[in-house]
Amino acid sequence: MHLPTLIITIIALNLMLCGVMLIIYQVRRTQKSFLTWALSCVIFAMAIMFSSARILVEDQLWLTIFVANLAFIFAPLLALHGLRQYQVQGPVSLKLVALVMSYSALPLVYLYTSPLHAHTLTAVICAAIYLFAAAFMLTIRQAPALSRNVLFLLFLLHGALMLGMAGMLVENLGASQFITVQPILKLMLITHLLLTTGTVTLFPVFAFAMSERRLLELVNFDELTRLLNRRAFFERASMMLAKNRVLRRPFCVLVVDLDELKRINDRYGYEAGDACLKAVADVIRDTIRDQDVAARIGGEEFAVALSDADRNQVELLSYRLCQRVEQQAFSFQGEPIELTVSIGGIFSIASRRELNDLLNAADTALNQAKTSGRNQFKFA
Ligand SMILES: Nc1nc2c(ncn2[C@@H]2O[C@H](COP(=O)(O)OP(=O)(O)OP(=O)(O)O)[C@@H](O)[C@H]2O)c(=O)[nH]1
Repeated sequence: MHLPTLIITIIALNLMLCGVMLIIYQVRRTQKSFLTWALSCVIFAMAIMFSSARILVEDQLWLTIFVANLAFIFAPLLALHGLRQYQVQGPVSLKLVALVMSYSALPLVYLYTSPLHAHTLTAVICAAIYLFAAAFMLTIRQAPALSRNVLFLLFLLHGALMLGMAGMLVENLGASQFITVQPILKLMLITHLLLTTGTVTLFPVFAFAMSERRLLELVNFDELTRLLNRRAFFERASMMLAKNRVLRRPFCVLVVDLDELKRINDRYGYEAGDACLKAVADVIRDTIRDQDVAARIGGEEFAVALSDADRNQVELLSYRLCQRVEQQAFSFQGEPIELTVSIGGIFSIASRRELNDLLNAADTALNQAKTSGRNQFKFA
């Protein structure tokens, strides 16, 4: 493609992307990142316009070199700031942006009459920003792996490209017509423009993938214990039950209840009670097998659905659960608290009983365990 046509296309694309970000921001007013990314697109388009204006206004170096280079640095900085805003989900300090901009502006003021030096400095600063952004992507642990890794690779590639560009510019510091002398530099410049536009295009995808994951967590998981919630338990355990029924495999449900939570709450406070529930959830998580499904289905009540386990295995697991909860040295704010659980369970092989029905039967067995003195398990 002819270079001027490509440049006009990239400017148009960035302005369109800015429009898309603004539309998303209209819908999601709480997400300031989209506004920041919109601004980043406009600044990038402006940077291209100003630097291309050199063909028309040769003597306006303060605009075509100084302002253009500052804008080339400002655009990726804003993009990175938007990513930080998205991750933190709240106000993010503009210190980093202000710092990089002021440290870039000072030398660029001296260098703007010497375009090659100014471009080299800009390329080095941009390389640092992209490499920093790549490292930053690795810290966003809660992001879905695919979109995070793609953005990481793009930033890394971009950082390497800018370093390569800086290297080539340094080699040409003596030449006056470097652009025409070095077609490879032109290619690098085009790749830079395309990479920037491509990366920003991915931001909304990345943002929505992260929101989707967060929403799924809220819908399926219990905030306090990080186990599944009641709704997700019914969904997954019902599927497990239906599959086991078809395959005529044993299916078992356990209801695990923390003993005397009311007394703990009354004596040590509600926060201590919460910590006890978390401790029991951790024991459950560490004791069950990978294929089992555990959830917090009520205030102090947990449920475990076990697939393909015989009665001996389930009794051993129930015994271990009681033993591990009782034997863990649990304390809250230095105060030791004795914890025990009672367990009710029921087996089912190829029976037509629904999950709710099985849970009710397990609950009846749990009541027997409670009335028989707690810290034990009973089966229906
Ligand atoms: N800390 C805390 N307490 C909770 C939570 N959900 C329910 N509870 C409390 O759990 C207590 C349950 O009381 P009960 O049903 O009498 O049961 P219990 O005191 O555990 O006694 P048993 O089950 O008979 O051993 C109530 O005091 C609830 O307020 C929670 O999320 N956190």
